[in-house]
Order: sequence, then C-alpha cells, then structure tokens
Amino acid sequence: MKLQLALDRLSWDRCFQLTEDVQESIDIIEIGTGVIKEYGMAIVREMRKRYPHHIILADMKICDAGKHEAAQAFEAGADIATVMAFAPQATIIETLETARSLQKEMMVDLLGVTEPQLVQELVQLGVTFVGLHLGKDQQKQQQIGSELFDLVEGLSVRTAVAGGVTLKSLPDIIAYQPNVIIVGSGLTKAEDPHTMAKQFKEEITRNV
Ligand SMILES: O=C(CO)[C@H](O)[C@H](O)COP(=O)(O)O
Repeated sequence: MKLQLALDRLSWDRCFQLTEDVQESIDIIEIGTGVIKEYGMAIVREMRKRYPHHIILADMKICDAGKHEAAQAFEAGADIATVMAFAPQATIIETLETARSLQKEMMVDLLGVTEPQLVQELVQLGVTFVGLHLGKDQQKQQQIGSELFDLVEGLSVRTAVAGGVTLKSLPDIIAYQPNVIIVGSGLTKAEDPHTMAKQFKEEITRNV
C-alpha cells in the first residue's frame, strides 16, 4: 500500500518545501489540478528533476482531448495521469492508448460516480487503476464510506482512495486494502508535515 502526497491549493515554493519535508515517507507525489492550472507542465517538469526516484502523478482530470493532454503530462515527466470516469469512452481510450505507448499509466478518477455498472464498463475498456474519490466540496457533508469501495466490489482493478483522509480515519480506510492512500490537507495543513507523514507511513506499514 503506497502513500501519495496531494499538492493542492499551494504556491510553487510551498509545493517544493512540503515535498522536501515529507519525501522520505511518501511514495507518490501528486501535483494537484489547481497547481497544474496555476503553473502548467513546468511544475511537473521541475518535480521530475528534483525527485527522480519518486512516482509522479499529474492530476490532469482529463475529460476531452485525451491523447494530447495525457501526452503533455507524460512528456513533462509524470508516471501517472488522471482522466475523469465521466469523460466520453473515446477520450478514456485515447488516454489509455497514449499511456500504453509511452509505458506510463492512467488513473481513472471516479469522482461523482455512484453506479458500479460504469466502473464495470471502464474495466471492460481496459482500465486497471481507479481513484475512489470524495471531492473537496462533498467533504463538507460526507466522509469516505463503504459506498466508494462498493463501486469496485468483485472487480479486478487497482484502487487509490482520496477525500479528506486523516490519521484518525486512516485505519478504517486501510481495512479496505486500497493500493494507494492519497492524503492532501491531512499533510499540507499539518503543523508538522514531516512528523505527520512519518505517522501516516508507520500506520500503513503496520497494517499491511
Ligand atoms: O484530487 C483531489 C482534489 O480534487 C485531492 O488531491 C484529494 O482529494 C486529496 O486531498 P484531500 O486529502 O485534501 O481531500
């Protein structure tokens, strides 16, 4: 089970300070959608340069122009890029083919998906990795619950889980055995991100 740091709503300098602070404890560095909108592929390129041994995920949240946008992320140095589950099948297929041709990977973000049928269709399309995601705005009313994991019940697909994960909620999430746990605010807003990341990593290591 891998730990992913999500860099969202941060300045360029803060992204690098935080990453440096927690880098020993994390496996994947996610450059968040808002950060990409602010700084473009330049921040993906710089992250790749500074952290050659970490996995880098560009949270592109692609919903059209799949080939072009996936290639942008991969050519900048990302190992994984994201595409939205609600995107047209043609877009999802374009991103999967682009990833395959460059030996990279797509994660399909299930934000807003409530029907397991759609996830089954995605798997039939060749999707092998999905993000179970409770969005920032949804987090005001809800917490991550079993309904997210029900979406992939019985399917052969790797999972990442995201949406307000904290040290307190971590054991309940680990119980579902996702492949990746994504933590944004739980680290970026921590008083001491270095120690907090170590605690996340220890808890994950202890429970797998
Ligand atoms: O993809 C995202 C937002 O779209 C975030 O990266 C993800 O939700 C993790 O952040 P947080 O732990 O703060 O919810």
